[in-house]
Amino acid sequence: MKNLYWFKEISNNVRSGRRLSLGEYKRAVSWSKYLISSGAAIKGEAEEEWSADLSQLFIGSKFASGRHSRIYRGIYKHMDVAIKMVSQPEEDEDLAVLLEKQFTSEVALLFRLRHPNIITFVAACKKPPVFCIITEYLAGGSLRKYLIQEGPHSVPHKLVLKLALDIARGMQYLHSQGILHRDLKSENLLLGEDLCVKVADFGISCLESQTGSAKGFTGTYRWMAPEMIKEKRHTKKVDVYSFAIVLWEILTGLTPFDNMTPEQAAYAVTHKNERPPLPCECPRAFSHLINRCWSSNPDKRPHFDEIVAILESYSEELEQDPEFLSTYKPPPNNLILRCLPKCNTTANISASCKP
Ligand SMILES: Nc1ncnc2c1ncn2[C@@H]1O[C@H](COP(=O)(O)OP(=O)(O)OP(=O)(O)O)[C@@H](O)[C@H]1O
Repeated sequence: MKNLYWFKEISNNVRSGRRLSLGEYKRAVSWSKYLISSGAAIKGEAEEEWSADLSQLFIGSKFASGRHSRIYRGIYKHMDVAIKMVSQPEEDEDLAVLLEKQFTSEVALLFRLRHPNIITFVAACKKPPVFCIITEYLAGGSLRKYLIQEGPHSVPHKLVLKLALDIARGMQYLHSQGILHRDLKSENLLLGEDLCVKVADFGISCLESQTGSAKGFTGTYRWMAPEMIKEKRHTKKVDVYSFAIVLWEILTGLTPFDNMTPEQAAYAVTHKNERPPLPCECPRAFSHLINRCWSSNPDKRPHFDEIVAILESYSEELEQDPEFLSTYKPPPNNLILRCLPKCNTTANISASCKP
């Protein structure tokens, strides 16, 4: 509480331009000292460009945590921000190396991304043992939290479509930049104003050119494509599989495979080709898309260009006909295949591949 009070005070002062009292100043300085402590910065390619000016950073209360991080609210250069502090475990050297690698890669990727459906990177600080990433603060929290609040089967279909389109557009952009997310799940999707979804948490993302086998991965089994669980070579299509699971989550408000442990879910997906059950009342337009996206053969899964085009056409149709999602009839497979080679751009797909 004290921390929150201090944070509010500081943020008001920063906004109004009032000078800090001695007590406030000492606390703010002590945070900066902590961040600047022990060890010189490790120089990266564009470090000057992304390196945070710590004199402009005010850290408030902790509001969330990840497996190896704590997330604080803060103010940076008059902006509401979230500060992800990644702690370096002293007792586990391998984990420390892995976390540092993830941090460096997350910053390098986030730094080059700019899209309304991708979390906006602000700055970062890499001064061992403290690593932090500063991003815009998204007041709506995670999509997971939202779905739990709303309860099972309660998101209206029009909203399902809007949320799905936001995610698909963010992922289309990410893939157009040659980046695989590899940990797409409702917990890593954050909600901004007007329930705008933004893709976040690029800790295990990588460039398409750098994907090897998925050996040693710490992604989440319930959302993970079978080829990734099997530690095989993988492509952008692993994100398409995870997108199908997220779409299923939005439609049902449930956790995938919640009657199984993550390991049992991984076994069921890879050895029995199981998927979470689609409810009978699931509109065909969604079930058809989900079934394509979580196909066990990655080549049969559509690209995000096509997914965005399909969802955009659903939106248009829904405007004309409120029953569209349920009365929808999937096009014959050969129609999709014939149409695809012509679809170089999203605009083309929208125009020519209406399902
Ligand atoms: N910019 C932000 N605005 C609002 N909430 C955020 C923001 N960043 C993170 N969070 C919250 O913190 C949680 C954890 O963040 P994030 O997934 O980035 O951490 P992580 O250490 O990578 O977690 P994990 O390793 O467990 O996936 C998110 O699910 C979300 O609830």
